[in-house]
Amino acid sequence: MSKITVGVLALQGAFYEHLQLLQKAVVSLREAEGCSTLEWEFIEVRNASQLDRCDALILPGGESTTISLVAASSNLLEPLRDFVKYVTYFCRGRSFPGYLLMLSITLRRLHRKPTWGTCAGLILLAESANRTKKGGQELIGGLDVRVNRNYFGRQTESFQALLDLPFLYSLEKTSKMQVSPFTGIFIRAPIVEKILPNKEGIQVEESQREETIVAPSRATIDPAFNEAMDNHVEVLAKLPGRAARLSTSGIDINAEKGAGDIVAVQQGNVFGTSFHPELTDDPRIHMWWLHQVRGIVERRRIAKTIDTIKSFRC
Ligand SMILES: NC(=O)CC[C@H](N)C(=O)O
Repeated sequence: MSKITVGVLALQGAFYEHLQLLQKAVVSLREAEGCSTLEWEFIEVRNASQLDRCDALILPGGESTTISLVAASSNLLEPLRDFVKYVTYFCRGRSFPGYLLMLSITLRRLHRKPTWGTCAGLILLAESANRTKKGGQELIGGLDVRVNRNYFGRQTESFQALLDLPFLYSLEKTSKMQVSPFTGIFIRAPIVEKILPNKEGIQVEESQREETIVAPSRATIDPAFNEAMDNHVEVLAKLPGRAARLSTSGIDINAEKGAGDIVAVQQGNVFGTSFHPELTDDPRIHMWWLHQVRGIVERRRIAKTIDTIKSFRC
């Protein structure tokens, strides 16, 4: 199989740390599963042509306002939205019985390539973000969630917490690794405050809220690609403990808050964590994600080949 290219958006923030941990994850995957390091290529992404080469992308932690401003001034916002949310158009040839070879242009809604955002990256991937000045920053979108920026307070209120990440249990099977809690590093971290309905167009109700910004454009939902366009946001991890903290300070808590704050979600091929795995030396989430990326890319390459063969068949 030809190489899989994974990009890390390198405009600001912890992109170097992601690249280091990706390398480490590949070594661990190779030891566990015998897959070759030659299969992967990791690149820094600063412009549209580098993005074009990527099969998958990481948006690192950092400062989401800065990342979005730099992306806008580098003309990268729309290419990023294309990459994460929708649509690649391509021509396919069609031959008809007889001699006529016609090229028909078929619009295919194929992409929504695998993308992972950590912390600021999660904010950028949200369809809605609050505690943000209108016009202050732009979102890429792709995850039907509302994030609360800086939910845990200022930089000085950053903290670490041991997280139980059930999605990593699959590593026990694929890589025969023992799954112990993961050290979540939260630095001015967001949380997922609300799972939003999946619908076409922008999140209109969100756009009417105070201090809330929404991503500007959304994919048309096409059931033909339901793997990529999965309309279901899955909660992958929660941070417990807040409920206990609040109850000891005499504050009433409701059942929803008591269940913990959402710190990892996935919707189709788009994945977000509000903490920073890239600031640890633990490659397990990178391993898990690369494993998913490999599956998606392999399936798509096979589907594309079959499609090409079919379209040229008499
Ligand atoms: N560590 C981080 O990535 C912080 C993100 C920050 N809350 C923001 O708005 O961008």
